[in-house]
Amino acid sequence: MMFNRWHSFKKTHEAGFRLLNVVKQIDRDLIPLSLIDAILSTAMPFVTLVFSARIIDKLLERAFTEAGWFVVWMLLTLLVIGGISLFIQYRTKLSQKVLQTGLEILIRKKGMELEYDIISDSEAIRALRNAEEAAKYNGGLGHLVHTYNELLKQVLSATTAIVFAVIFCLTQPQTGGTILKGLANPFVAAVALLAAWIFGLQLSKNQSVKIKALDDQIAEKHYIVENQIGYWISDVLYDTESGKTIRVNGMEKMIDINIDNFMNQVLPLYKSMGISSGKRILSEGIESGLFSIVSYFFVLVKVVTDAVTIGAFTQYAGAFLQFHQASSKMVWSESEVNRITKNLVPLADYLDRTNKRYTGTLPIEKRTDNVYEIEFHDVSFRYPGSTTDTLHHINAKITLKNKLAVVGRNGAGKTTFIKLLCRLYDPTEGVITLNGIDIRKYKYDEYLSLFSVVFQDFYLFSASIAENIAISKNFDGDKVTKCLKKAGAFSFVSGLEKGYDTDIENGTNEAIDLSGGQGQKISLARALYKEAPFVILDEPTAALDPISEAEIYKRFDEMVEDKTSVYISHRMSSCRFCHDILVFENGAITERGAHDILLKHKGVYAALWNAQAQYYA
Ligand SMILES: Nc1ncnc2c1ncn2[C@@H]1O[C@H](COP(=O)(O)OP(=O)(O)OP(=O)(O)O)[C@@H](O)[C@H]1O
Repeated sequence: MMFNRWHSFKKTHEAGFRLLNVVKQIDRDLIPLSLIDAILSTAMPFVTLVFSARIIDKLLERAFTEAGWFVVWMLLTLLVIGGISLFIQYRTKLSQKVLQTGLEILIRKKGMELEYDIISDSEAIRALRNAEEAAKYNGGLGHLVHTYNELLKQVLSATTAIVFAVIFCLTQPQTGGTILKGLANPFVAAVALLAAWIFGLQLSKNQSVKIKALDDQIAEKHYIVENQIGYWISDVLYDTESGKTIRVNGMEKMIDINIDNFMNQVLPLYKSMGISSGKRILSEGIESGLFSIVSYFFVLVKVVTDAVTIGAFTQYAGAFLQFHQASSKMVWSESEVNRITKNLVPLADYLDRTNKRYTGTLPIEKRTDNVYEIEFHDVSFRYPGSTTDTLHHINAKITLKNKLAVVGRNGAGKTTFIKLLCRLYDPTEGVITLNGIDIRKYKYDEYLSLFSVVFQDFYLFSASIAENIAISKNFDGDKVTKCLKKAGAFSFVSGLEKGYDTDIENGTNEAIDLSGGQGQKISLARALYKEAPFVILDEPTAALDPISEAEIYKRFDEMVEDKTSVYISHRMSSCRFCHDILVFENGAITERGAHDILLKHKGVYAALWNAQAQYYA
């Protein structure tokens, strides 16, 4: 039992300290300031108690001048401590407010550093999202710092009060009869106070355990419900894309029902939250009353038996009160730290995740002649969590300056092949080499710099067209124009009032919302701007009208120049301008060669070609 409690205590604070470490990364000063605040705040009531005792004693002795000086010293000390403490509290409150934003930035930055397969692990992302939601519900890291600050104040306060209690218990009665003297005996007072404290603690602990369990349930339900409401209210209702689907399908009723449903779950939770806090206040009151009666009784006995002065009455009674308040709050703060850490620990887990694959150290040889060759050697691949391989024994060389087309039916594995090429994933079996060396041995960033990629689901950011192309605030305007021309986007961009400085979808009135085809052309220009030796185009013309598509085909040679290109498309006509064609079928390469040869072969390629050829006729 004792061991279990120790184990859970250790686990809670190990997690708590990991989270405080995250706080340190966001704001280095917050924890030291909270420490100073805890020490100063603890000192204040004890300073008052000690000075008050001296003042009362001096007043009783009618030594008014000395009493006056004690008052002056007390006020000065309180003024200095209080002033510093107020300043620190103001500063820590401000920091606690920005912690949430700091945390969100830290999480997003981590997301960018982590390997693609880690951030696309749906389990990890779900845990992270729940933790983020829990963080919002609990007040986040700011609340953790605050609770630790409270806990430290309570530990310091209780420890100081124990010192007072020991001194109090050790005082010896000077007068009184046998019973009074017996009651004022150091041992009797110590045992009675300890017994009252333990009894009270037990009483409040039982309440705390019940309330904590209730609070846990509420917290858990609350953030799950918040998450769901967040989905319907923000993700669905605020999204212009889903707005179309909602209207066309008349989904308003379904959304209303979902929102009502969630509200019905949330409101009873708030009610039970109110009841649980009420119970807590009541139990604390009973406990405090009990302990106060016992401690006042014994302090009175000590005063009556002349063990302590009358002035010391306030000092010791006050110290016991401090002890009692601190120890009962400590139970609460401890369980609160436990609750917060449990909810927030997935955040620390996520931030502690390290890359396992991006560990290569070899630099990429810089070559002006672009002599880079990539080869797949018996590569098989299975997606994490999947039970079957998506790619089977792929052997393929991507030769220098080759224009390679990759074709195949939906789900044949073409995009997966590109993902492996760009190291978004690593092969489950086999190796991929660059100029004969396993690509895992190269520095990841340098390896990636070899590729310009346009994925089917291209993404444009809320920034100007030029910044989207250069992926930088600093861009070469002439080069942007050249790439826009090559990608067939120049005419529409130059027609805009602000040209390539026009902002894309950033929520302001001046931003423009591009059509799918216009966006695709901008993403093509982006790939060209990078000037990497490999140009990978995954369905780059899917959103283009037939004329724009024909333009791209016509200028394909000019676009990719002397680079090596890999072109994935369902438009079979695009294979005509590629030297070499790879045909994927069920995750394997079943055919490879030039257009004419593959047509004669009468295999999958010929079938795909013929299926479209009838529309060209
Ligand atoms: N992240 C993933 N986890 C598990 N399976 C996946 C994942 N991504 C893709 N797949 C599966 O891998 C297979 C190959 O998909 P891939 O996207 O490579 O095909 P594709 O040939 O590019 O198809 P399309 O022509 O439709 O774009 C599909 O069965 C797909 O469902």
